[in-house]
Amino acid sequence: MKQALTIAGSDSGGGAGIQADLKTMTAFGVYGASVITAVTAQNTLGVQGFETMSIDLVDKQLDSVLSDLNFSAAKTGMLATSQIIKVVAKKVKEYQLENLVVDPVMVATSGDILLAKEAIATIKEELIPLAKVITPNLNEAKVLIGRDIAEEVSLELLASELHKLGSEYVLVKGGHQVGENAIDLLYDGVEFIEYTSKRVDTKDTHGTGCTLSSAIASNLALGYDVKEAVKRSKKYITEAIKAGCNVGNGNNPVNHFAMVYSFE
Ligand SMILES: Nc1ncnc2c1ncn2[C@@H]1O[C@H](COP(=O)(O)OP(=O)(O)O)[C@@H](O)[C@H]1O
Ligand SMILES: Cc1ncc(COP(=O)(O)O)c(N)n1
Repeated sequence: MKQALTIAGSDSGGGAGIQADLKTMTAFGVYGASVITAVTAQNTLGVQGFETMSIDLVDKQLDSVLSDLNFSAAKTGMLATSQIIKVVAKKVKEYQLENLVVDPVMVATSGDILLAKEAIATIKEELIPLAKVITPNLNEAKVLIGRDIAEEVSLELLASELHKLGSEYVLVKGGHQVGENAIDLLYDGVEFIEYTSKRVDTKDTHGTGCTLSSAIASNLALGYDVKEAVKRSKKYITEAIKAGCNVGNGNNPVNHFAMVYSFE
């Protein structure tokens, strides 16, 4: 069985973070393992608090899984602090982890901050250069290249500036743009490829970013190339958003098994 690793934070509400990642990997028939960086007290209404794991425990979790399991891909989500990013980067190099998808999680859908400000430089310098693909949303893309959040910048410009940070591919997600379509743009330094779906008219998008990046890691683990992995993942996230899970009182999570049920 193909194996993938998520290195991310726990969402007690079950819609984002580690929980979304493992559900996504399972939906694709990939064996998912997890290294937990932080535990959030979270639901569909927001993040009520979080604590980070000790550096020693993050280090130990990484050694435990990387010395035993055989990962064909991995993803990072909430990394919270500079020190955690440094440990993760060190282990990625030490174990030569391939097909690394870096989702530079900074803020939850609810607006709560999940990454310390000083850690932005660390993620740029130490982790992004090791990535096969990075998957920032619009705001994360602007923050990473030092632009003002309020500034209008095209997806092409964001992708080409981000590519200079050293990942092999950049996928800028346009979920937060306005318009009838949700457009994501992939760039490998040579060609731009758009992935377009009809925008679903919903506020229930908790976990979309986590789910998309895990889907990409799962498909890379299955042996698809990046373009095909993104295509399959875009289809998966669109169906997951359309189906939704009506479980909470805020921004509800996506339905990770929408496509799996339709196989019946
Ligand atoms: N309302 C929507 N309808 C369809 N697709 C969406 C919608 N919102 C987000 N997406 C898609 O979900 C994925 C996650 O994007 P985005 O919401 O921008 O990231 P994040 O969750 O990191 O903020 C992207 O593929 C994006 O195009
Ligand atoms: C532990 C954790 N990690 C990441 C997110 C981002 O969620 P989203 O996918 O909605 O951007 C979150 N809300 N909680």
